Amino acid sequence: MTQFPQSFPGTRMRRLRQAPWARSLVAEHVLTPADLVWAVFVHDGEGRIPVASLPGVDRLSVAEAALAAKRARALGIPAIALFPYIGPEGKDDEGSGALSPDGLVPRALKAMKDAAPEVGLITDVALDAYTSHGHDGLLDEDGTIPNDATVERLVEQALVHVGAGADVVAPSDMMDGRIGAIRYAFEEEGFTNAMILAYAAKYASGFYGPYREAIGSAAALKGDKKTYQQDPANSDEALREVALDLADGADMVMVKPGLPYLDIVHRVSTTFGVPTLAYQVSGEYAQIMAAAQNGWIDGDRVMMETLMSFKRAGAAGVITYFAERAAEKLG
Ligand SMILES: NCc1[nH]cc(CCC(=O)O)c1CC(=O)O
Ligand SMILES: [Mg+2]
Repeated sequence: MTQFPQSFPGTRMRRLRQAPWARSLVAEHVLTPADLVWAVFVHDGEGRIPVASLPGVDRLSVAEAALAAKRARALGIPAIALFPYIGPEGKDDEGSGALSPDGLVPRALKAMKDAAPEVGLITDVALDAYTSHGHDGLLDEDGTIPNDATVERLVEQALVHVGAGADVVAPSDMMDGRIGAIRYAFEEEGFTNAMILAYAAKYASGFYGPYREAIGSAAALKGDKKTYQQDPANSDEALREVALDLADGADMVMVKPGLPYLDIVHRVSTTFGVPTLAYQVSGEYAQIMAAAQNGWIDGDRVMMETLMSFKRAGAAGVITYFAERAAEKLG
């Protein structure tokens, strides 16, 4: 005897969607300002300088960065990730500006800590803003990026950052072994509470385009970063990268870019159960803003939808250029 399906009409999925109160009662995930890390560019001049390819994003002077820290505190944004714009005069082959204790980043860190000590400060550990060739490491004459010599530099850079007040260093360079080397140096130097957020799974991506304009490395970059950043074809490889960085002393891991790599965010967070952050990178922001400016999508709505998607995928937090705007809306 054939039977009618048992589920309908007993089960009508739409019942729970009929009113805002019901939808909010059964919502599986929430997004709050506490999920956001605000990505901020700093420059060594006065005032704010717009970044053309990132509408609504400015490079901030040190004084403006201090105000941004207060703004983050007021909005309930827990942390700011700092990225420096370094002009051609501040770059050299070895990226030596990255090691200067009174460089732009250390000065910004001090000003921001003074202004709002409650806000976590995260720094980018990599040489690309400071090298005349735009690579995250040193560059040998034959065109290779030497791993171990680069790691020595990164350790020094990380020590400069924590010495100036960084709470978290975030190595974004994808050299092998740098997490362990930095962790060892931190223990040796007494920075036992300094956190490391490893850009563990970072892909060689076209979505970094606007960022390279913002930090002034686009014109400088010679070649590409495919010998150190991951191939977008790979997923298992990300789990190996994460496992290594955790074993070496990372406190949190990052997946980058964000939205095109939500599968990686999900695999990493479910496999390891460690705080996994996603970076909604510059090209993702630019895509949304460009479409919104053309009136093709509702920018604020898509912003919120993408940020919620990261939570749904298992991210503990999202580094995003939308942080201030999203936190304002979340109120
Ligand atoms: N140290 C490199 C770094 N740190 C953050 C970003 C990109 C962030 C973005 O696109 O928003 C990059 C770019 C790169 O690897 O070339
Ligand atoms: Mg690695």
